[in-house]
Amino acid sequence: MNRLPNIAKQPAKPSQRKEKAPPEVPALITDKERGAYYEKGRFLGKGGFAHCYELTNRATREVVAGKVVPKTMLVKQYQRDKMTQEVQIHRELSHKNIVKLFHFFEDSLNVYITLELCARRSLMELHKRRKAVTEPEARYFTHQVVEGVLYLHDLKIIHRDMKLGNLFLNDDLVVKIGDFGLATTVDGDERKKTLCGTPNYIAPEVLNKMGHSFEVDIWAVGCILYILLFGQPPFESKSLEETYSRIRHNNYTIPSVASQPAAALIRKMLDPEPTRRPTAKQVHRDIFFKSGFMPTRLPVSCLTMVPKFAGHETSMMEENVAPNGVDTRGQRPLNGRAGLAPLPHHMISNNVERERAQQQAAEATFREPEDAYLSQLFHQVAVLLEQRIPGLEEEEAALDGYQSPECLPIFWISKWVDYSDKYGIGYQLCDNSVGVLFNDNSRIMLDTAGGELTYIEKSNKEHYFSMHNGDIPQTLNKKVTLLKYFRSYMNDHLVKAGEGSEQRVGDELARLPTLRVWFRTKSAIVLHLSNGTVQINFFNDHVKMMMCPLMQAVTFIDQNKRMLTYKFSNLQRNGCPEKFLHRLKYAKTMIERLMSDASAVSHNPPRQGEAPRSMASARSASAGSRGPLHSGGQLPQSASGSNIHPRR
Ligand SMILES: Nc1ncnc2c1ncn2[C@@H]1O[C@H](COP(=O)(O)OP(=O)(O)OP(=O)(O)O)[C@@H](O)[C@H]1O
Repeated sequence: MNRLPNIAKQPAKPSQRKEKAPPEVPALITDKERGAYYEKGRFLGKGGFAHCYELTNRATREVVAGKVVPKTMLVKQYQRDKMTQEVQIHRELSHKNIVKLFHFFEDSLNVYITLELCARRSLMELHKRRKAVTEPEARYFTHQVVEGVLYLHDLKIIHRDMKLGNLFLNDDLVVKIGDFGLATTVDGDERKKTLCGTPNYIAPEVLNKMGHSFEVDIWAVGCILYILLFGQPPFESKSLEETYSRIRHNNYTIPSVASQPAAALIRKMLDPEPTRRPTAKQVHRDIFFKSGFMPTRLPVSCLTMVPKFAGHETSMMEENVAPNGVDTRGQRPLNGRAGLAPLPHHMISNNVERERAQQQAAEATFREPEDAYLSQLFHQVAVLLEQRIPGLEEEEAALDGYQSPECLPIFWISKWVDYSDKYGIGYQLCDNSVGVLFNDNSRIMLDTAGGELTYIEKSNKEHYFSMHNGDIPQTLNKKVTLLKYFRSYMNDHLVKAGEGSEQRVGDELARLPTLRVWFRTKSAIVLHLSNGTVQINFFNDHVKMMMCPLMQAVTFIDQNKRMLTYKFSNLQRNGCPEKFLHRLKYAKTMIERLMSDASAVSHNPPRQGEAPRSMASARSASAGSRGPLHSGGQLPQSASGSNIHPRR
């Protein structure tokens, strides 16, 4: 375990307000000119200037993103000019890969800009959760970015601040270029001399003040493709000075794992000589985008889990297949697709591509730490608790300014049923997919639409089946039946969830996070998902907490069902209400226990039919409770949870 810095504890003091006060925003915002009214909804995030909220048009019920800039932030002429310039360029644009700017208006307090809602945040959050993505995903995202840039450059507009955080994602994971704060238009061969503000992926000609033009966006796209493929920026270093020096000397290396077309395109875009860089049109036509599989659509799960791409017909080891007590001898071997599921034929052109995509996804999965980030999370929470954390009033902590809603987990457990007395624990994720962690430590998962089944052996080997093809092996029958039983139980007995929704293109690529380890204590159930999220549901007051080591953040769902998301660093800086602080202390102990339970399971796997230690401890903690699926489903209070349907 990592050693912690030895920082003396000091008593926490009530805080002075640390965050800039959020703008005063009326609950009903009026656009007088158009006679439109918007209801203020959930807080989406804040930038240097703006706070952003979901706004619902009262007449049409259309939901948009509303950027709110208080007039107090626009007192200086240059501030007003910047905003006018941004809006003037942005409002004229109309393209599927550009955030649509609808309207621009003001009231006595604020200036408002209504924008196309990008509810899945930006490629920055994807990067934090996933680090390097697979090449098909990088192709998918970059191709859309380039389509947007091509459109802008055709209109003689340079964006000048292309970065992951300005590449927004809508619910269908379509990329939308946003934030035109540094954008400018170009006349003929004009080379721009000045640039207010520092673009993130700054090109050498900007650093050297040599005059710049469209090529700076291509340079930035080169940086973006590099980060997507290799998980870090090409010129990153410990200091800004060193980074600038590396940019000036074109000092970067392309990891050997890169495919030849990917490496070649990056080299072309990161050419130190701007005139040698390809134009947006040339990038758009580059062989990289045709050299392998490019999905037409990606599932939401790829924001946190590496997708599955290609297929292999393999058989599963029989000893790992059967539910407890079922004799597998004499039954036909499983013909699941181990590792990666097949693609529809229209999506792949040959086996080599499929093999490459599969190989890459398998390697990415392999690189995930064996403990699914538990020790990282433990370290983060321990470091936080070692520091002096100022106190903060609960109501103040609920103010938007303290929140980081972009760190909200993509998945959490919304319902669970503990039937570990006999079979295991069943659970539903917030997207209505369902899973079971069986007592033999195998796992099964069915997606929201009920079409894609994943079976994970206790050795972690994954197999994928379609519920519609009739290819589910007999040896899995009992587990599939139990899964369906759990599913209908959760739908019938706990807060009603919608029926399975339509299967969408791209969903066949989804790999959902699964429950990895769990236990119950007298006061809470503790659940660890394979994507690193640790969730604790407290029984007495129904408060829930979800901690994410990759976003380094915690979300509390309080008694009023409010979702409150804090970065650990912000809790340390701004303070933490006592009510949450003592839960973080409890969480630290629970994470430690998850670590020891998980290692007990993996180092000393249970024999067939024997509960792993984590399960055994769960059972002893809930001693006396009967299995919830037992005799008609009479459910003891503590054995299930219909948890999370929060107000957001
Ligand atoms: N179209 C949108 N849909 C959903 N959320 C959005 C949208 N635009 C912005 N946001 C959210 O609002 C936050 C603030 O927006 P943005 O970063 O554009 O503000 P800003 O003050 O102009 O930023 P900057 O400091 O980068 O200039 C973003 O981090 C993002 O989480």
